Amino acid sequence: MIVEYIRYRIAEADAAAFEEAYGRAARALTAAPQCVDYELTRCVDEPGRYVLRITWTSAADHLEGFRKGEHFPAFFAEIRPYVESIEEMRHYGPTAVRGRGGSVPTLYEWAGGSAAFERLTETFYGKVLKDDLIGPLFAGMDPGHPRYVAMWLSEVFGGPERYSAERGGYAHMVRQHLGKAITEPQRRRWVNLLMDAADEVGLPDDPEFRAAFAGYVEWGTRLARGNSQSGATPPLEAPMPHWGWGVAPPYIPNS
Ligand code: HEM
Repeated sequence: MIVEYIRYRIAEADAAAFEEAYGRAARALTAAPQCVDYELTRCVDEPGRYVLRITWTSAADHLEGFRKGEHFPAFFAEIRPYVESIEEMRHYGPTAVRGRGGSVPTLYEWAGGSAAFERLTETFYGKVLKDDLIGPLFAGMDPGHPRYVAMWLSEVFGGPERYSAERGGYAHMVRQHLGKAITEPQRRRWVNLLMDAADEVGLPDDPEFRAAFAGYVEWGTRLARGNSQSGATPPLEAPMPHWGWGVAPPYIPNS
């Protein structure tokens, strides 16, 4: 692989048109089999400077494959007006100096974001509705329920705070369980079906993710069961829970 850096200096008045042109040109990069990935960044300290980074499968694939290939004409048509503004355009190869920083992805990111939780809850509630033990509890379920629970899980695992903003947050969720008199066998069935769904939709199955995921599910379902008993008065103004990796963050090899 080889990285091409193209440095531009663009007048403030042309910046918006430049970004739009690259937005269109990028479709050709997305389609090109020689392109691994690309990113256009704008200098924060000097907004007139831009750097486009394109990773190619090789320099030859870029120069021979892409430049002489079917996608180049559409790409070049968009960026032609900015060729004069290029300050540097070169290929760079890797050196031995490379590594990862210490940042740890959230469980939400690791799982695959909102789309992954939506796939999970769609499959899960499909199973729930057919289940003899807990299906009846959900007989009058709001059709949006799988999506709302995906929003809830996304937020708990470090994703966007959409359940709080759009669905009434913690208090609304707790109220939904009041009086449902969930039994232990029902709680356990809920857990089992969720884990089956996690396997079915391909949530990450590394030990660290599944341990953290199962930890939250145990905690949450036990609270839901407790809150659902007759006479329970759970606090409604408690904060939204946020779940992390706990003692076992993911192992990310440094390569
Ligand atoms: C980690 C555990 C759990 C989570 C995260 C969770 C999440 C939620 C959320 C977010 C809602 C409200 C959705 C909305 O905004 O309308 C809800 C409602 C509900 N939950 Fe749970 N829940 C859990 C455990 C359980 C268990 C163990 C049961 C029963 C076995 C259960 C039964 C219900 C029912 C029946 C509703 C009302 C559904 C409807 O009629 O629309 N929940 N849950």
